[in-house]
Amino acid sequence: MVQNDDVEVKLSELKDLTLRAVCNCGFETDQAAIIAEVLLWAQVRSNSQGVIKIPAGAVAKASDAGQPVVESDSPISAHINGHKQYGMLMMQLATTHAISKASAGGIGIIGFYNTASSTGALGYFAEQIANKDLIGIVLAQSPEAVAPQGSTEAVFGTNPIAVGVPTASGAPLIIDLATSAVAWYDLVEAQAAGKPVDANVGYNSSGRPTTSPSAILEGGALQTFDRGSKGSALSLLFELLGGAWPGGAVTGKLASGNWGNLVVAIQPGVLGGVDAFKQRVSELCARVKSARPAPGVPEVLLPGERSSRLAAQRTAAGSVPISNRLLSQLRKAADALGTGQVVQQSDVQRQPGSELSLATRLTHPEFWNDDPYNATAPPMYQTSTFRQLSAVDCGPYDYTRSGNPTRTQLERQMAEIEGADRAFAFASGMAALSAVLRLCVAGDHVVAGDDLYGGTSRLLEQVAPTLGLTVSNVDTTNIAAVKAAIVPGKTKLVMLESPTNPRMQICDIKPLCALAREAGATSVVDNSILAPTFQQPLALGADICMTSATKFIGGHADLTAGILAVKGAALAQRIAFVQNAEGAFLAPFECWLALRGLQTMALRMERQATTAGLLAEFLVAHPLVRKVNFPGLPGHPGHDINVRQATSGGSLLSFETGSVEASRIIVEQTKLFKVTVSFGSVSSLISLPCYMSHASIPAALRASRGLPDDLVRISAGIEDPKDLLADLRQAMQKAVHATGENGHAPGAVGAQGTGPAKQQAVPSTAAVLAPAAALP
Ligand SMILES: N[C@@H](CCSC[C@H](N)C(=O)O)C(=O)O
Repeated sequence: MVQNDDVEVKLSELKDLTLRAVCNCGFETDQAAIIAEVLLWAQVRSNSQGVIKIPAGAVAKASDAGQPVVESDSPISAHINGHKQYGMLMMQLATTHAISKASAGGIGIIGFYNTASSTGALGYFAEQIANKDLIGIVLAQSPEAVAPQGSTEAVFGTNPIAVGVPTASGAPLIIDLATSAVAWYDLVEAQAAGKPVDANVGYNSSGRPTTSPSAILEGGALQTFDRGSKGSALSLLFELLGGAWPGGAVTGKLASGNWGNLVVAIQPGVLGGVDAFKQRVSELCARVKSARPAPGVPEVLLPGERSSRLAAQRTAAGSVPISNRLLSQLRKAADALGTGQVVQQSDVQRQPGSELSLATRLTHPEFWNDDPYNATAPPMYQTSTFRQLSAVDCGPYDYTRSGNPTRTQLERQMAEIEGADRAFAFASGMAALSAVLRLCVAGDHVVAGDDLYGGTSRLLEQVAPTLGLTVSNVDTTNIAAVKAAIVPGKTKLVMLESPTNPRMQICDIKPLCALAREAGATSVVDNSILAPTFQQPLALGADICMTSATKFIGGHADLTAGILAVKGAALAQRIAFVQNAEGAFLAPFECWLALRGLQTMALRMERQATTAGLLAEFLVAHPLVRKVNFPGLPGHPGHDINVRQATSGGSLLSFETGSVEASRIIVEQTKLFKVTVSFGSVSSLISLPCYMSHASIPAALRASRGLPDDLVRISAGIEDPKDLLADLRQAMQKAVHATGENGHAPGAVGAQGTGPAKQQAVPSTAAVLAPAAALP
């Protein structure tokens, strides 16, 4: 039936668009032909496994896909490691094998595992088997989506099963169903169309019934088709046969990327004659069709009959209805202008690394956007509550602490740019890190750096112990030191910064996160200094990336916010719980500011990084400067690692003069550099960390960690660099006049470095000014 938004499109055009769009997803033409056929088989039947999978990002070649390997083979079976090959291609391979084994030996059982992508409409494969006069049974495991009876938490996949049976009357009988109340892509379609689903279909993330597809998709759960014990039992059975048997993961399916699939083909002749069986099937079907219809029912239909009639009609007419929105997304995807994702939730595969660069994606965010007016800027939902659909159905949102559409937009965009499964917006960077600390329980141990932001240090020194946690601070530039600090079974969190704040040391993120993973600890990287523009810790193996959005994301010193980008559905669910339960979420207006800031982030950061390079070169050459900490300088000890894991040294730098007095004069005498904490603003900033951002670390601890009181930190802004250089030069000149070139009053003794040697460690001199008392 043609719905309001539907348009008729010629089948030939749809085929062409689908094929081109699938090719643009990274597949060879012959592979794309198979995938397009599977999608179109579903599309002409109005089956939800159709072309919507393209803009939803479920048609994607995994970057780590290898060749499938038959690990064991017998005349009647084959067990295949899919090596992350695309699901529909694997399913076709298994179907072909199953047919040939069953044709030769009566039965073919093909199981494959280690794939994590869509297998498409299973009926398509069951039909192929049945068309060869064989009985086909096809099962596919999928990530956690359906709650077992008595629970509201997703455990089972939607567990589709298709059975194809040959008949004497021509077309085979195809039974294709899922054990969930509705198929996953019915939810995706409903969400894209802004429509509710029926009541009793699913739960939101708090376990409350909802008719909102978004609420179910985002951390909620579907019910089984019967909402009862039989559906739950069948889900378990199909999960065991289709997933566990061929070697798929049974828990943590989404995170593991290992889903199992099963294809069985059986010659009916093994239990008597094929023709006699087909005859009996046709007789039974005829009997079903002739059963007395219930009042108001014009015709008793066999399973699959409605959809195969639709397919026949549409094929004869040469056209098919499709929603206007989906058609335009498909056209974009076919023209490789971007995939216009309908949704970006963890269970749907995203396009890996869209062809568009980050700067372009930031300016053209693919907002999840049901805005009826096509607003160019994201609408802001400045509301604390949402009217409920009914007293027992809160819909996608009920209370802004639990969720708000403006926050959803920000969190989705952050997840997309960080390559995360989900992202969460908090009221500040510290609120975000506190939520991470909540992943630990009393008795757990945390490993963190020994040069880290003052607020983080305070959290670990003064808050973590009240939660019963112990903390080891080690030099995270030293992999062996981190390894030695990890206590297997006890260390649950490894917290890194790279560059570190404020000494700009570089940690080798990849091996450090691997160490954490081996020890069963969660790794979190504070990426505030480079932000996703220059560094993406999740791609380096981190479990969580924290970015203080107060800095480069906001970019204008008018926003306080923190983002957690998280890998893995289970971890994301724990963070989602803490965000809601403890309430340190980011308010709508702040989310809106972050969304605005993101659009110009890449441009600002590129300019700021260039300027920081010029400032660093100037400082290295200045006689008053003893050491410059800037990873963009080739002489920086972590330069090579930074080049490997990031695309820039960023725009934050620090330097030592050896004299607190000289440093203070520099800071206070600049005119264009604002004396403030924080960084990443359009305006250049200058500070004395030991008296400002890091004053909460006790002086003795700072000294033991090698954080000198004379350290000056600069955040380069977007001003004309020549004005900034002139301003810094005049301020430094004043410091020279007041203290002499060695940073001390004439006659005082002080060491000086020159050139690249200044990028090496030099011990700090005693403070001339008394450091500020540590803030509580
Ligand atoms: N008084 C504040 C200091 C905030 S410092 C902010 C920023 N992360 C930076 O590094 O400059 C406090 O005590 O937290």
